[in-house]
Amino acid sequence: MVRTAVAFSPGHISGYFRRVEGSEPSTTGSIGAGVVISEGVRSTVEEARETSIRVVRQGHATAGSPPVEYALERLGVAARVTTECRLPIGAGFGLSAAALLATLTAVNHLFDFGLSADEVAAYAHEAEVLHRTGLGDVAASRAGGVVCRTGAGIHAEITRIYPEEPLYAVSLGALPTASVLSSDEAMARIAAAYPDRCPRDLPDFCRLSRGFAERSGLVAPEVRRVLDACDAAGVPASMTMLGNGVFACGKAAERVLSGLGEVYTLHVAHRGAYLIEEKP
Ligand SMILES: Nc1ncnc2c1ncn2[C@@H]1O[C@H](COP(=O)(O)OP(=O)(O)OP(=O)(O)O)[C@@H](O)[C@H]1O
Ligand SMILES: CC(C)(CO)[C@@H](O)C(=O)[O-]
Repeated sequence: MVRTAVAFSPGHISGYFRRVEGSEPSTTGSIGAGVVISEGVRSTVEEARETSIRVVRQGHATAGSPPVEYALERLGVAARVTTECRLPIGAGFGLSAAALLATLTAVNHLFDFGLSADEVAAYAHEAEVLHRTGLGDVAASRAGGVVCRTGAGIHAEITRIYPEEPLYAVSLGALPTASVLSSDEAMARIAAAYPDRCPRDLPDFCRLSRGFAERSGLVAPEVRRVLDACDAAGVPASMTMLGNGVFACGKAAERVLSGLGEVYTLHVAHRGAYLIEEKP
C-alpha cells in the first residue's frame, strides 16, 4: 500500500511590504503587514518513483509547480503531490507559500525527516524567494493572525494580533508575483510607499494598506473601480498584494463587494501549517 500524508497551510494577504535584499535566501524577504487567513492549501503527498504535482482548484487540475518541485528536489525526494485550494491562484492570497508549507509539512512526516517547524519553513522560504513567488508569505503563514513583520526571513521578529471579525475579498484576475518582484522600478516605488508602523487592528490594517497601495502606483484600473465603490460606501479597502484583487473590512464590505465579483469571506487564522492525517 502506498503511504500518504496530508497537510494544510493557511494563505496570507499582504497589505504592504518592502523588499529586503540579503546575501542569501534566508536573509532575503520583506518587512510588512498582512493577514493570515483560514483558507489556504491542502496538500496530499504520496511516495512515488518520480515527482509529479497536480494543482486542483474547483475541480479543475493543472500540472506542475516550479517552487514545489524545487523544494522536493532540494530535500532529495520524489513524490506524487496534489494541492487543492478554493481561492484563486496568483491573486494575492499567498497560495504558493501555502502550497510549499503544506507540502513540506506532509513530506516531513511521510519521509520521517524529523525536521523542526523552523526547518520546514526555511526550505519553503528558500523556494519562494528563489522563484520570486513571494517574499514574506512563508514567514507570515507559519502561524496565524494579523501579522507585522519587522525583519526579513523566517527568524525575524513578527507580532501577531487575532481580531475576531472577518474580512472580505474579491479577485479580478491573476497578477504574477514574479513580474512585479523582478521590476527595479516597481520595487523603488514600493520602498518609498512603505508606512513605517504596524497596524493596531483590522480597520487600521486596511487604512495603512490603502495608503501604501496608492503611493506604490500598483493599483490597476479594475482594482481602482472596486476601491472607488468601497470609498463611496465608507468601507476601508485596499489591494491584495500582489494580485488583481481587493480586500475590505467592516460590516458593509460584503454588500458593496458582492456586486463586483465573487466575494470570499475570510477569517483570521489561528494557526499555521499542520498535518491532517498519515496513512497507513
Ligand atoms: N495552490 C498551489 N499549488 C501548487 N503550486 C502553487 C499553488 N499556488 C501557486 N503555486 C505556484 O506558484 C506560482 C505562482 O505563484 P504566485 O506567487 O503568482 O501565486 P500566489 O502565491 O497564489 O499569489 P501571490 O503570491 O500573489 O499571493 C505558480 O506558477 C505555481 O507554480
Ligand atoms: C511580495 C509579496 C507581496 C507577494 O505576495 C509578499 O510575499 C510579501 O508581502 O512579502
